[in-house]
Amino acid sequence: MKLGCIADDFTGASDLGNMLARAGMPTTLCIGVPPGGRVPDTDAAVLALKTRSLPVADAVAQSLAALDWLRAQGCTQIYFKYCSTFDSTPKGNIGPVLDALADRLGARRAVVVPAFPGTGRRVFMGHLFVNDTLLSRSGMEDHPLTPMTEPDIRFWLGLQTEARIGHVSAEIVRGGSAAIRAALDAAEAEGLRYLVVDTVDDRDLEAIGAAVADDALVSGGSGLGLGLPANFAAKPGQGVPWQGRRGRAAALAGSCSRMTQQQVARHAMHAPVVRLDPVAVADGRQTVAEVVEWVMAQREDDVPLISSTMPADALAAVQERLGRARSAEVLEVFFGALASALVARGIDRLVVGGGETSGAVVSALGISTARIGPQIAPGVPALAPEDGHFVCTLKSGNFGGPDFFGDAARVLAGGAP
Ligand SMILES: Nc1ncnc2c1ncn2[C@@H]1O[C@H](COP(=O)(O)OP(=O)(O)OP(=O)(O)O)[C@@H](O)[C@H]1O
Ligand SMILES: O=C(O)[C@@H](O)C(=O)CO
Repeated sequence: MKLGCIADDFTGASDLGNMLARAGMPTTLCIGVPPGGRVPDTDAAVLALKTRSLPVADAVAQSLAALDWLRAQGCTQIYFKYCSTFDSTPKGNIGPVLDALADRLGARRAVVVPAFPGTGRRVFMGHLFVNDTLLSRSGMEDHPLTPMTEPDIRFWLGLQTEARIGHVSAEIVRGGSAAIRAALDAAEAEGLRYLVVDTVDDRDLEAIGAAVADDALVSGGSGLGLGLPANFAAKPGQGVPWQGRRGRAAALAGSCSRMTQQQVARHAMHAPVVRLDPVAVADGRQTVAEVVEWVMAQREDDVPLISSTMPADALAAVQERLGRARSAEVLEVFFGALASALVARGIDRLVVGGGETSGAVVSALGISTARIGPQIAPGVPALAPEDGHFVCTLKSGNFGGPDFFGDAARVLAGGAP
């Protein structure tokens, strides 16, 4: 194995797996460190952790365990994957995990490249934009767990680490990989450890990827995954074999992102939807058993959707009542139990929206590795768990087109992307 990736959430991991596989690098998605010493027979492995919102010490310990396993498999480069919207709090977990990985690897520098211009995430002058809006006005400022109220990545990362942070400007990036590498070398010589690299075009990702070919540690969103496979002699465009599964489908949406809100509203126009009330779930008035029966009572060709998605004002009211952490936990436990019950009842296709939510679902289902199938939407592949009798997809909150839930169910059944 050559490239070892540690992703801080599950949808992010499948996003990165999708990027690497499409760039021609055979890749396995592993849910945590594979049990029983099993080693995937691929050039890259993406270890999906659920560390984005854990206490710092737990996130660091899990990331280091993943690092040790990947190094034992012979990986020559480690890629710490976080969200393209840099989801974190002033305490972490991006800074502390980077520190721990860099220390253990003896890495004197690591690039910080959250951007993915093709999906509207750009970094310019060190500031992160979502489409034409600064991160802090993009809706991410209302995120239930990691509200992103600051767009300057240098500043935000600086709150999370003692290390010195530098910047590689768009002007240098335009000069190509040799110029970028020279800037990184110079910054490292000055004692700057983390280098936020401006990225305004997907071609920048290729140049940055080439510039960091010899770096032991790199970090970023999935976009950087465009630039790295070429360093490992990958051959793009080979396509991914996929048959899919027909049979019953169900969709679970636990993201409150603007995109998911739109997708849920669109799906509700033509498909059955149950809205979860977090307070009723917490009180036991809305139960997994009743939702399972509701799903099974729908027509077989429908894609019933169970959603906790709500707009920012309603979310704030729920968090006021239950507390931020408790409301999130109640829903994650619910979605995990629901997914297990649905699979036990023979659901063939499972569509999940939201990174934390996906983490809860995949953990509850006990999936350990998954084969990466065709892309449903940029950043969202179909997945075939190796030990399951179903297929699934894990969608980042902000990803997918307006009809994502229907599109996903179709591709999972073997239809055209
Ligand atoms: N109605 C709600 N009230 C309170 N918390 C909620 C509600 N709906 C969802 N949540 C919680 O908010 C969190 C949403 O995070 P999740 O990672 O699933 O979505 P996301 O952040 O939009 O997706 P991504 O991380 O992929 O961008 C989860 O912990 C979920 O349980
Ligand atoms: O980078 C992204 O935006 C996604 O892969 C993700 O991590 C969202 O959870």
